[in-house]
Amino acid sequence: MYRLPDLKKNTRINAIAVMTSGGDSPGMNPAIRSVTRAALNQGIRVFGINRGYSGLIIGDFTELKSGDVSNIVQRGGTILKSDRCEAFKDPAVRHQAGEILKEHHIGGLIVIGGDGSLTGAHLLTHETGIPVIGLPGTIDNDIYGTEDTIGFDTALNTALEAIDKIRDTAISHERIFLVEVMGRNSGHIASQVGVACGAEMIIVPEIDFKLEALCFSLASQRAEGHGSSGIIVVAEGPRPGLTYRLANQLEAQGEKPGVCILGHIQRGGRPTGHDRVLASCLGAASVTYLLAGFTDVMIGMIDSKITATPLLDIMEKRKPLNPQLVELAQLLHK
Ligand SMILES: Nc1ncnc2c1ncn2[C@@H]1O[C@H](COP(=O)(O)OP(=O)(O)OP(=O)(O)O)[C@@H](O)[C@H]1O
Ligand SMILES: O=P(O)(O)OC[C@H]1O[C@](O)(CO)[C@@H](O)[C@@H]1O
Ligand SMILES: [Mg+2]
Repeated sequence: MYRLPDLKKNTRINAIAVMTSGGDSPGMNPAIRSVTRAALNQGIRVFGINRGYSGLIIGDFTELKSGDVSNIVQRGGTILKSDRCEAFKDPAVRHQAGEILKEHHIGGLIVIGGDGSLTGAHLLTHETGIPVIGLPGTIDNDIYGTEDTIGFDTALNTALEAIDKIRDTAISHERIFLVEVMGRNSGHIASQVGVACGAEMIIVPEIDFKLEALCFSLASQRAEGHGSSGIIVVAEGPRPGLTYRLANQLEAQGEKPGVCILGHIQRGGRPTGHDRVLASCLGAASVTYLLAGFTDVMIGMIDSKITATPLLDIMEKRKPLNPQLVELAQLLHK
């Protein structure tokens, strides 16, 4: 049961802005819809900022009415577009962004994005005094202060759909496949995808991995008559090319692995029901918190309860990976 916050309005905000930033994630649209309609229902004007911080620093705003967010709850991507904006790392540029928001009489900003976007959000409110609330929108699920990020569940299911198909080929041809999933420096996608697809092994940046162990595991699998097909889920990790390097090393050991890099397929598509509900709850809650006078926090969900975590914590604390999932996958495939 999701419980929404019961906070009283405590500000005189008349207009807010909302933007999406970083990699797009399925569920950003339901979040935009929820923010927009929750604010409009309270008589607050809403401005959509196009293309994340790139749009903010040039004042690329569009006023959103209720009809502008109709029929988007089921759509992947983001109607506001997204971007990575290097210039926003410059304090002078953030000062300019603050001035633009003030010129437009924006009383608060809601930033939907990943850890990088929320870092920018913290610096913006800290340096300019504009109230800012963050929402966790990224497929990577690498954000402290929320169990799931908006988009993670859809990415997980998209990856699974693809891997289930790859497994058909792996079984038919008795081959090992290395399947690379996204996640940047974290293995949250890989660990959950790995358990859910019945992977023979999961390789994540958080846990040391030895090629010899992988070769040994493949050899003993064969010796035990478990067949010679299998799926190894590899988190992309911080250095590009890991999966191909592993494949080359395995080939040198006499294996003939197939490689599949799932790539951006994981970022698109209709958000799952879980992501739509999460985005809708967090979107509405972010407006409640903003109007109640909160700033510099991210609204997340832990144990089905809405939480507000200081953005500074989001920047400084790393969400731990559950190593038991990686061990469980290895235990269950035997
Ligand atoms: N240290 C920082 N200072 C100011 N702004 C930042 C900082 N880090 C990131 N940003 C802003 O946030 C944008 C998005 O950051 P980043 O590319 O890390 O993606 P993200 O928000 O973590 O999302 P995802 O990981 O899902 O792609 C950056 O392009 C930049 O505009
Ligand atoms: O689409 P881009 O800019 O290459 O970014 C890819 C990165 O973005 C993400 O999809 C989301 O953060 C990561 O998993 C991946 O490393
Ligand atoms: Mg990120």
